[in-house]
Amino acid sequence: MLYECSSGLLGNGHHLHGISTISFQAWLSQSKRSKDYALPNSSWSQDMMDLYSRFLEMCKDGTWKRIPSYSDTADHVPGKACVHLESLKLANEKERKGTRFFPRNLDTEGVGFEYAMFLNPSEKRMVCLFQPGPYLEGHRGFAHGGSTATIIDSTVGGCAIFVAGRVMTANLSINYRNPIPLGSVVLVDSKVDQIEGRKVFLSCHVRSIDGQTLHAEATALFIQLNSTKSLQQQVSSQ
Ligand SMILES: CCCCCCCCCCCC(=O)SCCNC(=O)CCNC(=O)[C@H](O)C(C)(C)COP(=O)(O)OP(=O)(O)OC[C@H]1O[C@@H](n2cnc3c(N)ncnc32)[C@H](O)[C@@H]1OP(=O)(O)O
Repeated sequence: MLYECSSGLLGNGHHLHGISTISFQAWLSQSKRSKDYALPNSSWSQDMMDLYSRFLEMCKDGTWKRIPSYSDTADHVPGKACVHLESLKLANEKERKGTRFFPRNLDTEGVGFEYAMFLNPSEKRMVCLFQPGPYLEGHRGFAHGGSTATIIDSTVGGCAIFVAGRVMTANLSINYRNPIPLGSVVLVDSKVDQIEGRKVFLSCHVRSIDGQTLHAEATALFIQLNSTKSLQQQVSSQ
């Protein structure tokens, strides 16, 4: 799956590496019609609520931005940036609405990925508050490593999107240091380390909320896609 956004933080309404961009605010406001899953629900623990409130507080002076989250991939891809959906032959609006964003695939609250992301634009940093539910179990009582990889990929991916617009994961390398208990809350903290042409290098740490336990650390490479080349063209040229 390709994820994209027509906004790039560095572009902010201009052009970044040849890809046209719209404003950050416009991107955030375009999907207001859909349910936002990154809002508190009854499955959120007190730890999750406390952390969420703390980040909301930090949003007040504009340093951090709360990032909405939708179950429909198309809602992450507003406006004319839907080139990839056309390339996937999702031609009309009805078909587009059928797409499902993997971490938001479960309708029952609390059983899978409960998370909320906050972006610090000036630090090019994305933090995700993550509470894994029982459907993500690997070893008894702990989150499956694949679910940890998913939330890391989504967090660094979100960070890369805001910096570079249309991107895909080229590499994700994870060291798992300590298992994540189901139902606990961890902080997935990612940042852009370097941009070289179309390549966006990021790093990420997953820690317990008291900061005492390092659960995982990761590096990632995302490739900014060429706006003149659709996903279909890329696939057929390989
Ligand atoms: C907040 C919102 C919430 C929503 C947040 C949502 C976030 C979602 C995040 C999840 C994202 C995914 O899971 S994406 C799904 C998993 N990923 C994929 O399926 C990608 C499959 N791979 C591909 O399609 C392709 O290989 C691409 C697009 C990654 C790159 O192809 P390309 O565009 O043709 O680029 P290419 O010329 O090959 O490479 C460009 C440059 O990158 C380098 N390069 C390419 N791949 C690699 C690599 N693995 N490791 C090192 N270097 C690499 C090349 O050497 C080259 O360097 P140089 O010669 O220029 O120096």
